[in-house]
Amino acid sequence: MIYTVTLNPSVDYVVQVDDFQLGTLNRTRRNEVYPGGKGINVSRVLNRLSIPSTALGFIGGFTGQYIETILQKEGVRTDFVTTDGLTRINIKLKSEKETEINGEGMEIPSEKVDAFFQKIDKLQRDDLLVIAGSAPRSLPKDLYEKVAELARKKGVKLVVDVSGSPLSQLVTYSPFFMKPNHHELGELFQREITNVAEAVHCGQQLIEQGVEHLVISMAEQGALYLNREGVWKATVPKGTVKNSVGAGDSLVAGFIGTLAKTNDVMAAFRFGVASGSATAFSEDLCKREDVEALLPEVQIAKL
Ligand SMILES: Nc1ncnc2c1ncn2[C@@H]1O[C@H](COP(=O)(O)OP(=O)(O)OP(=O)(O)O)[C@@H](O)[C@H]1O
Ligand SMILES: O=P(O)(O)OC[C@@]1(O)O[C@H](CO)[C@@H](O)[C@@H]1O
Repeated sequence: MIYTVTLNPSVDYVVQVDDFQLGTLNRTRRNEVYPGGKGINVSRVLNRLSIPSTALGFIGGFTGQYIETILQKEGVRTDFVTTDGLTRINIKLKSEKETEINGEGMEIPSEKVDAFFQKIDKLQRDDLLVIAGSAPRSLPKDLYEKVAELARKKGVKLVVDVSGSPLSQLVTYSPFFMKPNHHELGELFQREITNVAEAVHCGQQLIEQGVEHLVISMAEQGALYLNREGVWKATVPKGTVKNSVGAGDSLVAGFIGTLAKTNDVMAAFRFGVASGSATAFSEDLCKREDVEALLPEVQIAKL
């Protein structure tokens, strides 16, 4: 079974404003609302690929209720801890450029954290636990590590899509799968990654440290897959980007979902990349038919 953890879910308020101006009244041409947060996006995409998962994390207030209602309507299983706070609203402003304003998240009291750990404690050996996105500032700094520690004790496989210091903490738990983008990878190694050779060099160190499957995404510049046997590079399909929010999460879902179904890493890599691009070319997250249509455009070569 696949479980996704979103410690800091969000309602994503996506607004299109033509010629956005700071410091004045702007009016939207289009606005939409989606349940958001990285783990939640992974669960939604898995569901569209007919792969069941359970979404875990903390929700609160009318925004939290909205997320749960939509997920359940779509058929995603949820097992959130409900708090008295209010799930954040993240603004995704589309104008000449994409601008994001993400909330810091709500206060989560310690008894709610205990309730969350009780849910993690129910996972079984060989379950996949996807840890994705930021943590609200109120949570203890070592919370991700504690989740990873419990997962390790239970023989649960970790999938990691976080950035900053949680990434450097979690990498030491030999994740089954990790998907940093090249900026996150650079931050982890405290250097700038400007080309494929540099990305491969850092990626190989992660494989040596015990990461089993690693994808390094580089947006429209392609993606790399590394394991103990080698390094592969995929081209990404060309298209018009409508909304890149959730592209990385879609890659994660496409990869782990296909791997769980077929046990074929190259099929998983191809499907993951096509899923990321299909989301980038859609208003919301990708649909299965859009992903399948892009598969022939993903060319994979061993380096
Ligand atoms: N401009 C683009 N054109 C085609 N595909 C894209 C584009 N941007 C993203 N993608 C697809 O999405 C995948 C993930 O994108 P990216 O490397 O930006 O990850 P990310 O930074 O984790 O994404 P995000 O945080 O926006 O969800 C890429 O590997 C690619 O398949
Ligand atoms: O603030 P975080 O947790 O780092 O990222 C949250 C977020 O930007 O990530 C998702 C896209 O990947 C969005 O649905 C959501 O708003």
